[in-house]
Amino acid sequence: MRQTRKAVLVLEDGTVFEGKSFGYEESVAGEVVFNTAMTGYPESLTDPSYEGQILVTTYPILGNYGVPPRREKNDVSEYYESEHIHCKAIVAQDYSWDHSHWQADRSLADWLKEEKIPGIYGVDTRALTKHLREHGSMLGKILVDGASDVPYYDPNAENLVAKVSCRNVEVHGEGQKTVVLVDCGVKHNIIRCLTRRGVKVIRVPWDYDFTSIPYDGLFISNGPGNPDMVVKTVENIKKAIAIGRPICGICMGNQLLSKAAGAGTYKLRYGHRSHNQPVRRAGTDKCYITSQNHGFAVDDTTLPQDWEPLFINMNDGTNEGIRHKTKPFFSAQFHPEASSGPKDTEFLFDEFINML
Ligand SMILES: NC(=O)CC[C@H](N)C(=O)O
Repeated sequence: MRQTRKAVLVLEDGTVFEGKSFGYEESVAGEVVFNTAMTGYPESLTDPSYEGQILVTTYPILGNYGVPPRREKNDVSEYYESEHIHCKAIVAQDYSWDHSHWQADRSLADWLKEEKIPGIYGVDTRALTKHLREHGSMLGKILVDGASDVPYYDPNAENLVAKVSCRNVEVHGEGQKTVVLVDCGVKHNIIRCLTRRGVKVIRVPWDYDFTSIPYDGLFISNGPGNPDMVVKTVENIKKAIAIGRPICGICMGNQLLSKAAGAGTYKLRYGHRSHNQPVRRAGTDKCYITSQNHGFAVDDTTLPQDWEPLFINMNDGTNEGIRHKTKPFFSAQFHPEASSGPKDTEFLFDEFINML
């Protein structure tokens, strides 16, 4: 028998789930959210949009394919979505102590310990997910036996984008056309998807006034937390709307473009985090299966007259993207860059590049 310390997940409503620790042995607090994808834990753990969150995975086994090596290719990580793990902790039904995959160079447990991130298994994640679905995402903490208690922590009360954005202007790739990428906590596959299409990407911090840079198109990345906190980016996007050159946004980018257009956002009860979210393209019968990770949504009813919904979620009817009726501005709430998840909507990068 493997020696593991007991650990519990305590929700802010007092519900307790008992389990065992397999990661770093420390107590942590954050917002508890669930993801129903079957694979992709290396990508999810390093996705900056999970900053401050305790990630519950409903697929019953975690760790069975280990972790790929940390390697860089063309200035971005080859297999990860950022430089380090962003989740506060990860919760699983079962942890596989044996892993096997041709790319794996260590176990998930080793990686979590290395990055000081707790992991807990032996939790009935389906019961936990049902609870979160009924009562909504809530704050929670993982208390590892022997480690001291911690207070609850609400990540949505602070500007997480400022925490995860790059500090300096960086250039990726080369090409005739220049895309300014506002880094709100960008997933590296967005950079890969852009540079692969032969454009020069100038990646700027979230609050950088990029209007001084001559650019052909503006890209607004994904990012963690509450879009209401990201006021400075919205101010700069308003200037870009007035400039009129093509704009595209993903996830937080959809929310910030909507805000710059004059629309509002709100918090969903438990968010969309999975690989199988169906979205319909407005005005068509075309439906796409998409990868998603968001807790907030754009309120369609607040979109001004010259804007319209571009995609609609087929499960709950919420907004999944917007576009300007006459100008080259559009965005998606889901992840066309996938990583992880289906790549069916990667063509949206082509639509953007063709506008430049
Ligand atoms: N992946 C993202 O960009 C998420 C956007 C925002 N933090 C949300 O949860 O809705």
